[in-house]
Amino acid sequence: MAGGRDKGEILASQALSKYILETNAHPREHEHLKELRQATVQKYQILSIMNVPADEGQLISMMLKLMNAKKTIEIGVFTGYSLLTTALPLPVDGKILAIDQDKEAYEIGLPFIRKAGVDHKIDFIQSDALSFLNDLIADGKEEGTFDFAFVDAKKEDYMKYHELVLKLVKVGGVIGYDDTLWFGTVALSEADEMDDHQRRRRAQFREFNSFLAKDPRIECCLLSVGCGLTLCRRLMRSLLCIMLVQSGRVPMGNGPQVGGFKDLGRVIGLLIAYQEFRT
Ligand SMILES: C[S@@+](CC[C@H](N)C(=O)[O-])C[C@H]1O[C@@H](n2cnc3c(N)ncnc32)[C@H](O)[C@@H]1O
Repeated sequence: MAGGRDKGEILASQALSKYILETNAHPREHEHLKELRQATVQKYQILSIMNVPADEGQLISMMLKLMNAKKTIEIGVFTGYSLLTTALPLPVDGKILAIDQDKEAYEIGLPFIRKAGVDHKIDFIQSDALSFLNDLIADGKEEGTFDFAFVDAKKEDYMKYHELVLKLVKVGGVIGYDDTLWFGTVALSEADEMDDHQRRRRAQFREFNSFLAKDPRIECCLLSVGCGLTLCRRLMRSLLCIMLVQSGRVPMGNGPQVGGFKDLGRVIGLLIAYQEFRT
């Protein structure tokens, strides 16, 4: 079911998952999101699990409102559940750049996006995501201009998307990476039974999650909603600060932790890091 729990099964109890959806997410779901979800099921049956579930959508929607987000980019649209979820809370003059190589799937959701009266906020680009992002950055006009980026396209390319999208979101802006717990497989061991596809994805997401956890350019959290959602907030970091964090001379974290420094270089590093962690 699109927007249903089949996508993730992250929570150990299916009954609890069902309870969350039935008690809160589905009753509160916007009527056109519900229709889009149902149209996706009708057209794509099992593939409809590609959409984010309704509770993940609620989280994204609330976050966008709290951030006063106005300009966003979405990489991987499918029928547009997460796109409509994003378009609804943006202001009337909000803008979303939405990229997917598959226009046919987008057109399944488009009538519901139009009914919701938010299609004017969306600029859909049919393209391979990586080549489009590279061109966008080469153009130079859009760097550091997006409040939010939602990444849900080719899983093998997440690491490459990260480097590009980090340039596109503004300092303080947020990037959401979908599916980062990959059906819970990230917690399985090598010896556990999995098909080749799951094994490959498990390895990719384990590598990606470990990378993000150490990336000094962002503050991030990995949430067990849907199939896993990682939210990253871009920090203002100088090259010097990044080098100091990577060399272990200043601590990683969401705020400075003073202590244990021995030399002037470290004191200066801590002062720079302190200023930058506050951004
Ligand atoms: C999981 S679905 C996106 C679902 C959507 N975010 C939602 O929650 O409703 C992934 C989408 O990424 C698109 N995609 C996969 N690889 C891509 C690529 N290299 N470039 C552009 N789009 C790609 C697929 O066509 C598919 O529509």
